[in-house]
Amino acid sequence: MLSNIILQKKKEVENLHLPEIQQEVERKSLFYALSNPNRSIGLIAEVKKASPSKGVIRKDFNPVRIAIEYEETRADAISVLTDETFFQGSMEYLMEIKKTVKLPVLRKDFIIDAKQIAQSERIGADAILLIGEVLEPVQLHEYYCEAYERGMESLVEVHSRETLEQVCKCFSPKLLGINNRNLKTFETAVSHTKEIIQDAPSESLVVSESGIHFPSDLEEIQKFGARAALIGEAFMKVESPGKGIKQLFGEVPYATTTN
Ligand SMILES: O=P(O)(O)OC[C@@H](O)[C@@H](O)c1c[nH]c2ccccc12
Repeated sequence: MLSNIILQKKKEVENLHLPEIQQEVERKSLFYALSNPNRSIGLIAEVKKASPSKGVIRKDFNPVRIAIEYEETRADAISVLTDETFFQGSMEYLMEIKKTVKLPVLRKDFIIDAKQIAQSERIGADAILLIGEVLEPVQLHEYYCEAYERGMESLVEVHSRETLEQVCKCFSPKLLGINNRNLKTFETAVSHTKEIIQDAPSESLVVSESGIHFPSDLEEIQKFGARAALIGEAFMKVESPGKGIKQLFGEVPYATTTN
């Protein structure tokens, strides 16, 4: 699946035209937000309509409304899928959300070309995702620096210990995402975080990503040493995503909030 996505991305990048520079936006630091979280663990709440493994997750999808709810419910940052083909996301969503909320906004896409970094800057992203399984370490580090020069941070995502080892031979990312999804089977297990975090550089702030559905998952990843969680589906499935946050953090019981 990942190789299909990358093939499609290559086609898209060939036809990429940079959008006009938007009104200057004020960049927010994702690292700062996650270092000073509103709860005992940092939260990046994701705006996600669909995924290749689940299809459409949320039919009634109003991205700006969802982002406002996330902000009102004190998420620390917002992730916005901008990939159209596989996740039904859009750069427009990110632009609108960035104009509306004050939280740092992460652009969630498959970055394979420097043009996409310039594009991310122009649409107003505060941070971008760089995937260890997609980019060679040297290239990844180049993009990491390029993003930084353009005023954006990078969340460096890995799916395995092997990838983390390769990346760390090159540099230590400030923000390290450990994806709990197995790239081959598409299954998620928070135990991935436990396994991979052992090799994480001590200076990296670790974000546990994907498959976090219950308060017990949150407790576990925290116990493993993750300092933030990236969560989409669990919130998208609840009629009010803000209530989804409260449920997951045990601030309201599940029974009263499900429809
Ligand atoms: O919806 P979930 O299982 O809570 O996962 C969110 C996020 O981790 C996931 O969307 C994701 C992680 N890395 C990615 C890379 C590309 C697209 C999507 C992703």
